[in-house]
Amino acid sequence: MAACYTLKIVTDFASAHTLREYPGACARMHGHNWKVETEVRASSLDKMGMGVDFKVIKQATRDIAAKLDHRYLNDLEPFTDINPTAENIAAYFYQELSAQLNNESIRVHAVTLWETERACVRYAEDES
Ligand SMILES: Nc1nc2c(c(=O)[nH]1)N=C([C@H](O)[C@H](O)COP(=O)(O)OP(=O)(O)OP(=O)(O)O)CN2
Ligand SMILES: [Zn+2]
Repeated sequence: MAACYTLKIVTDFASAHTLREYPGACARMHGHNWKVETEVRASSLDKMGMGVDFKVIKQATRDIAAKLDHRYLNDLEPFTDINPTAENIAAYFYQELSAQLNNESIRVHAVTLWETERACVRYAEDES
């Protein structure tokens, strides 16, 4: 069986959003303290015994979170056109992180976005 290490880091940000066409209070502007969990899979280790330094994953995730932090998400691409739901925000992190981090030995595996302490979305494209 091929080796597989799944690494996970957690970061957070705070921002406001409005869910367009939502049949309830979430159609009004409100805020969340979002928590982002980034999972990266590594198929091999470097000479230090790391799949990839946690610092690299943290920095990439924090850089994306910084663009959303203390902002009104509906004003920002791609959420001017698609609703800033937990699903769409998780997919946004996944795609941005994949473009930065994926290489021969590591791949972004999943992004979990916690909207509240009780509700989250996990987005992945390749579960194999
Ligand atoms: N599938 C999704 N459902 C909902 C989303 C979402 O992004 N994806 N978002 C919302 C709203 O943003 C809302 O702010 C969340 O509200 P809610 O889950 O009701 O959170 P509360 O903590 O206020 O609710 P409790 O019922 O007290 O748990 C809604 N749905
Ligand atoms: Zn909300």
